[in-house]
Amino acid sequence: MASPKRLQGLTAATITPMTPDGEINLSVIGQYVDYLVKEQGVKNVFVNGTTGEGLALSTQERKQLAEEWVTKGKNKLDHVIIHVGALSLPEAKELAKHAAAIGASGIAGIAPFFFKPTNKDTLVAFLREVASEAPGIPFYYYHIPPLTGVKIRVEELLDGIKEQIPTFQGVKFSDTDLLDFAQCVKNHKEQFVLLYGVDEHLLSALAMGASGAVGSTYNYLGKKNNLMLEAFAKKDLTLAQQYQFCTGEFLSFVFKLGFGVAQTKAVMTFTSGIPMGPPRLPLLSASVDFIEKAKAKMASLIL
Ligand SMILES: CC(=O)N[C@H](C=O)[C@@H](O)[C@H](O)[C@H](O)CO
Ligand SMILES: CC(=O)C(=O)O
Repeated sequence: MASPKRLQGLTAATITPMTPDGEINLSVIGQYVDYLVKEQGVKNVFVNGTTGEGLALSTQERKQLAEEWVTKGKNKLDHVIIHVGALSLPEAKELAKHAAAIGASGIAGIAPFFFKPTNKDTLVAFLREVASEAPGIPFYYYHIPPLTGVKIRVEELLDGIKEQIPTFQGVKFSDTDLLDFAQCVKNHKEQFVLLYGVDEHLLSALAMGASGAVGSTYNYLGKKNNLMLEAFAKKDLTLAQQYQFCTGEFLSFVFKLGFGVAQTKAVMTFTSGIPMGPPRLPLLSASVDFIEKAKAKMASLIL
């Protein structure tokens, strides 16, 4: 799946489908790929990340999911990025090696978040060991300080990183510090891809020069977000705002009800018709009340 094309546009952070009794459900991934491509116009995926409950899966499950996405995505998807981050360095390295061996188009990693790196050098040292297990494919840093608690600024991290990690290719930036994001764009736009990860703020990040976006909502709001990207590319800011406001209307509504990975699974199930199943503990399934309200809100969106 090694793809010569630079990653751009939308990337769906994939959900991990599960059976009602909580096992990973590989049997619907082929259908999932077709849905993303045909119904949402999304041809890149980010597997086993936050939305995919990657850190709640066993290493074996993560490998099986990675294989299934690469296999089913063949000749259909442009990029299959596998998130290999873990708390244990050997585990992250094993997953990185595996992703490269099965033909993934790239790997990504978060900072370990139990024992945390306290400065840039230790974070780079950790990431370098992971990336070096997959020397033939791009490595992306997954910056998500609200969940990892690792707040090392990306602007600082990127300075000189290519010398330390030759496969370094970009960042998935899931934070609202647009100053940090803008500095990354200013200093590295030619060299790295800067992918924004807070879907409800994407238009602001496009204004700062984002190369693309990775997020959970592109699973079911990919089409509208693609139209926003198109409007932005044509410099039609008014139309681009309308799309951001439209998807924001939905997200603002569900945030008030309580929204996370479990609810994302429910929304994707009713939007795509593909059963995503329950989340894994400690997450709990979305309530029937949530599903009914979210469904009605989704159906009411105009545009
Ligand atoms: C914390 C989290 O899951 N962030 C996702 C990606 O990083 C986003 O795609 C959000 O799910 C999305 O922006 C909705 O808040
Ligand atoms: C949103 C995202 O990229 C993730 O779920 O990892």
